[in-house]
Amino acid sequence: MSKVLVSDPIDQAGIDILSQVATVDVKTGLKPAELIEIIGEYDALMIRSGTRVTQEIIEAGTQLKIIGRAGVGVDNVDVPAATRKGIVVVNSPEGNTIAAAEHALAMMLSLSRHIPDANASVKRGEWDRKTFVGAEVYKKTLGVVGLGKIGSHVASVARAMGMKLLAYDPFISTERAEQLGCQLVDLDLLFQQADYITLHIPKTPETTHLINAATLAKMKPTARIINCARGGIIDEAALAAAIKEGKIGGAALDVYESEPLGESELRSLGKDLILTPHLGASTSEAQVNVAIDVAEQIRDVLLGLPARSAVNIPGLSPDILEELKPYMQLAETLGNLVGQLVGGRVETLNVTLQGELATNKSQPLVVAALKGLLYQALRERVNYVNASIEAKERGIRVIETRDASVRDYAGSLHLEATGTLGTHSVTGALLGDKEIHLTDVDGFPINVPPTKYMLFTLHRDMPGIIGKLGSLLGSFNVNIASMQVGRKIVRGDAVMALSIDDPLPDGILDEITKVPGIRDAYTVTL
Ligand SMILES: NC(=O)C1=CN([C@@H]2O[C@H](COP(=O)(O)OP(=O)(O)OC[C@H]3O[C@@H](n4cnc5c(N)ncnc54)[C@H](O)[C@@H]3O)[C@@H](O)[C@H]2O)C=CC1
Ligand SMILES: O=C(O)CCC(=O)C(=O)O
Repeated sequence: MSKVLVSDPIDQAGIDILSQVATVDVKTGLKPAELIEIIGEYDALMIRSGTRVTQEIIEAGTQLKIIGRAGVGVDNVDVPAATRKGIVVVNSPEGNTIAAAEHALAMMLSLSRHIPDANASVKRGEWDRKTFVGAEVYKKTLGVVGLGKIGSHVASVARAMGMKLLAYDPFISTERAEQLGCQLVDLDLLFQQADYITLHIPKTPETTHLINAATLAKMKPTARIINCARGGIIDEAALAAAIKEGKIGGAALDVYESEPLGESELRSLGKDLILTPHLGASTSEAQVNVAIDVAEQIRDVLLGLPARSAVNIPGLSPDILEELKPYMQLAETLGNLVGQLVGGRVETLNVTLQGELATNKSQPLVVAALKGLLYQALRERVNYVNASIEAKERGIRVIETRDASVRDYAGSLHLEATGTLGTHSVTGALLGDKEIHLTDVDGFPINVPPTKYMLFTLHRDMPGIIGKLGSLLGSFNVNIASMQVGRKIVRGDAVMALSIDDPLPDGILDEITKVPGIRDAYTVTL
């Protein structure tokens, strides 16, 4: 049974799903050295933001197949290191969207009405109504930086509260912004005009210290900043100075340059700065959502299925995956088959996506074909994550072609591989949307479902050859399950595809090629 380590607090709903397929150990609060010590035993690691999954931890995780982040941001995981090792990294892109958006909105209102400090003063026995005079958000301008999932929800609610919306997001269309009632503007204008600025962007080299002394100087002296995205987007020293000097109105922070927040000037500031301990995703609803979302993906990957929200498998969004799922197995099987027919080192793989597969969305099928192709060399070490990197490192040239012209099947896949020992091609399609069929081998039409053990011959189409091959296999005690011949012209060249019940015994291939009329024979295990 597989083993999963859960190293941060995760809702029980997730643990229950994992327990269906694995032994689950929940060990929270581990120090990096303790994690390194034990990670080698585990097939999967499930975390929240508390665990930093460094390259060292990934290298020590010799059995790791998947790292699941129960949340959005994967900045606490060394994703490139995981990719190099073929470890899938998954997250829950939407499970905590509402929780984080509502936290940002709560921070905006709390900051405007001094709720945390007013609450504390009443609890101290005071009744001070002067100090806590606030500001309304109605008719004020909210600048949303990052109009993705969380930013969009914040914008929708803020609009309903009567706020005017400006947004900055270089990757969002004007139409999308307009749908949300936002005017897309450049960052400088947003900084100059906004009464409230809310950040909903990832932390990247471009966004690190996006809010700094220079950008703070552009803001209104009454502007209030909310950061429920990532620590480090704001230069905390510059922010503390701006608040102290009255250069901006205040800030509300949920995330910090270093977490947990240690000794910091931020702690000494008064009612114009609100601090929460990274609570954006901390609602019971969000924790159930993200735990289920990520646990299901870990379960699927441990069962050999693809994950729907892998951050290190390009192009594999949940919708696309759902559409392509049946074809992924087809691509992998064809890749494995053509790799074995070619034998030796493959130099070029041509992948032709035909019919309804001739769209950009089908790119993951190329990765699946490579995974199959490399299976003989790498076995379980190759997966959807590292197949492209492994192919590149082996110098395999991959050529993708799309051919939308309608054929016998709605969609089919044609692979042609050239290696040091020659060139072979295979084509396959799905029957009834599910069943994989080989429809062509080396240009000869056939129609057989692939089976675990198969024998292919290239021979002359002439009387008696099938009988001779059958007798030869019989003399080696090989049972034939099914057989089909594909030919283009009568008595020309032909291909025979046989499904056999067991692997071919050693030495029999040489005997087969000695049968008059048989030019080549290939045995494959799929
Ligand atoms: N405080 C908390 O507990 C939580 C924090 N988060 C954080 O919130 C942030 C936003 O999350 P989502 O909305 O789910 O992500 P998302 O991916 O849906 O949206 C991010 C948006 O930022 C935009 N963007 C990227 N680079 C940008 C740049 N340089 N300038 C402006 N816009 C840029 C993208 O185009 C995208 O629209 C992430 O950093 C995430 O880690 C998410 C959940 C909980
Ligand atoms: O796990 C958490 O509570 C943090 C959530 C978060 O920051 C995220 O999902 O990006």
